[in-house]
Amino acid sequence: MKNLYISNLRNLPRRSYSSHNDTKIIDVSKIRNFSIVAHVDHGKSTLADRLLEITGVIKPGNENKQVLDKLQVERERGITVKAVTASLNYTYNNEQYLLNLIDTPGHVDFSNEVVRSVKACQGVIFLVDANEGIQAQTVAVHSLAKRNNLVIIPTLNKVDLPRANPENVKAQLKSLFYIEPDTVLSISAKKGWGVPELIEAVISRIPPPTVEVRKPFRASIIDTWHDKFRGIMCLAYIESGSVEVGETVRWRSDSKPHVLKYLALLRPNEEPIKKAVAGQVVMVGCGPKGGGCVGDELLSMESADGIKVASAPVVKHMVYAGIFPSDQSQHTQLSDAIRKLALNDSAVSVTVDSSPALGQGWRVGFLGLLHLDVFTQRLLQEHKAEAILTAPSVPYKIKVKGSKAIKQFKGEEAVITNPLQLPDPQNIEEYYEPFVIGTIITPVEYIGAVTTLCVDRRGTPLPSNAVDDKMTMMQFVLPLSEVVIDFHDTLKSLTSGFASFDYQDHGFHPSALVRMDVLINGVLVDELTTIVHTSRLEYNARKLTSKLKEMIPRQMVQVAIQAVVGGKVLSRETLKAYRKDVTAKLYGGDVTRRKKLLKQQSEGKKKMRSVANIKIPRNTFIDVLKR
Ligand SMILES: Nc1nc2c(ncn2[C@@H]2O[C@H](COP(=O)(O)OP(=O)(O)OP(=O)(O)O)[C@@H](O)[C@H]2O)c(=O)[nH]1
Repeated sequence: MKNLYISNLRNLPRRSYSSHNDTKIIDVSKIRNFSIVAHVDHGKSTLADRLLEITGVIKPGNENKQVLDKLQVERERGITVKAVTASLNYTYNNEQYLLNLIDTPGHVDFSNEVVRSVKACQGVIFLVDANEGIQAQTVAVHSLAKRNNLVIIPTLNKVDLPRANPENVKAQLKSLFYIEPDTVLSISAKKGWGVPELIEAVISRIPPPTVEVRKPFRASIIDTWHDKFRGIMCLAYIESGSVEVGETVRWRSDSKPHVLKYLALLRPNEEPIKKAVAGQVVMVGCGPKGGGCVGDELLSMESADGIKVASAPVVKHMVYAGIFPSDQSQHTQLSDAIRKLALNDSAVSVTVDSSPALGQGWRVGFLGLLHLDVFTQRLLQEHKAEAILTAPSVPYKIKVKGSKAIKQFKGEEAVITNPLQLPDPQNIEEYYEPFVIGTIITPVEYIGAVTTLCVDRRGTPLPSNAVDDKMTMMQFVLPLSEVVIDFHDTLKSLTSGFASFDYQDHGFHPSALVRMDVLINGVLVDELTTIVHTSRLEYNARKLTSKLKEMIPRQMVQVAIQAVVGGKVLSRETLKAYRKDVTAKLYGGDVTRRKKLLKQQSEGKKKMRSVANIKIPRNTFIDVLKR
C-alpha cells in the first residue's frame, strides 16, 4: 500500500504554496481530507479528541471531553449534530502533513451532514465498536463511502473493553463487506491505543485530493453559519486554484463582486491565514453583505464559469411540522431565529404557513423527529426563541380530479406536507404514502419479536442476511409514518437495546388514507389533524383521545375530546372539570355572596367552553402520537 502511495505522489504537481501565516510550506500532496464515519456511539468524537491531542491542538488528559461537540444541545444529549472540521498538522517521516478531519454525526436524522462532509473527502476512517460489532448504521455509512468511491480504513474501536471481540467483528466485516481481516486496524480511542498507527494509515492509504492547482480559484460551500459581527461564514472546499485575503471573488449564483474578508483554517478554532490553495478545507467570509449558501461556489473573477443558481444538495424530508410563535408579537423574532438557524442547518426546508388558530408561522421539513427536536431546542438555546409545534406529519402524495382541484394544486399530483391542506375526498383519485426500506441488525433470539413489530407496523419482509452466528440483518419495506415517531424506541425496548435500525427512502406507493381531525369542546385543533391509514382508524382514534385525556391537565370546565373522520365521531373522551372552591374563603352562612361567586364561576366556565380555551401543554402534539 505504501509503495502505491509513493508512486501516486510522484505523479502529482510538486508546486508548493505558503498557506500559513508562519510561512510553513504546504504541498497539495501533503493534504489528506478524511472523515470518521460510524454507527452512533461507536466513538467518533472520542477518536477526534485523540487526534487533536496527538497533533498538539489540545493537551492530553481529556478522556471525556469531545472537543468538537461544541453546541449546547450536543453536550446535553451526548450526540453530534453538526459535522465539524479540524485542520491538523502532523509530521510523519520528517514531512509535514495537513490533515483535514471532518467529525460527522452518527444518528440517521443527521445523515445529511455526513453526505455533505464526504464530498470534500478522499477517504474515511470506518469505525466499528469491537464490542457491539456491526450495527444498522455501520451498513449505511459503509455503502455511502462506497458510493462516493472513498478509501475505507476499517478500524475497530474500544478494544480496551474486556468484552471486546475483535476477531469476531473482523469476521463480520469480511462476511458483510468483504473486508480482509489483515487490513483492519484496532484502536482504543479512549486510551489512545493504536491512534498513531491509524494516522499513518490515513497518510499512506488515503490519496491527496485530486485538484487543479493551476486553474482559476473555485471553491464549493459545504457548510454555513451566522456570525453576529461578520455575517455569513462558510466552510469551503477549494477545488481549484488559490485565493488570498483581499482578493475580489464572486458567487457562482451571482455576478456581483465581493472582497474576500476572512480566510482561516479551523483547528478547530479559527486560525487566520493569508492564502489557501486547492485541496484545502477553509473558512471563508465576505462580510455582513457577502452572502453564501450551501451548494453555491465561490469563484475568482477570471473564472469563465457562467452564472448558475446554487443547487443545495437534494434533501428528502421525512417529517413536516408547523412552527408558530407562541404569540404573534414574537413573529419577527422567531422569523429571524429560524432564518439564522436554517443557515447552519441546510437540511431543513422552510415555507410560510398560516393557521386560523395559530396565526402566521412556518411549515418546516426535517429529516426525522430527533432533527425536529434538536432544531427547536437550538432555536431556544442559541436564539432564545420559543415556538409552538404542530403534530409532525410525513409528506403524502395525492392524485386530484376535477378541474378546480387540478387548478388549485397546479397539476394532477400534489405533495401534501400539512394534513390540513388535504382537499375534499371527492376530489382525490388516489392517495400515496411514503415507504422506506428499514434495516435492522439484531441478535437472532429477537427475530420473532422484530418480525411481529414490523408486521404490526404494516411492514413487508425482504430476505435477511446472517451477520454471524449470533446476529442477523433483517430488512422490511415499511410505511414511513409507522417508523418515524417511535419505532426506534419500541425496537430498542423489545430487544433489550441490542437491535439497531436505519432506513432509506423507498418512494411513494398507493395507500388507503383518510384525514382524521380532533375536536376539543367541538372546536377543531389544527395542530392535531393527521392523515391515517384506514386499517388504523379505530385504533388511532381511541388511542389519541385517551392519550389526550391523560395529557391535558384538568380544567375549570369539562373538556370533550373527539376524534372525527368526515363528520363521524370515532372516539370520545370526557375530561371532568375540577370545581375550584371559590367560596372556600367565606365562612358561615353568607348565602347570597356564595351564590354570586358560584354564578360568576359558571359564567367563566361557559365562556371558556365557548372559545374552547383549553390549556394544552406544548409537548402534547408530539407525545400524543407516540404509542
Ligand atoms: N471503553 C471505551 N469507551 C469508548 C472508546 N471510545 C469511545 N468510548 C465511549 O463511547 C461513548 C460514545 O463515544 P462518542 O465518541 O461520543 O461516540 P460518537 O460515535 O461520536 O457518538 P455520536 O456523535 O452520537 O454519533 C462515550 O461514552 C465514550 O467515552 C474506547 O475506545 N473505549
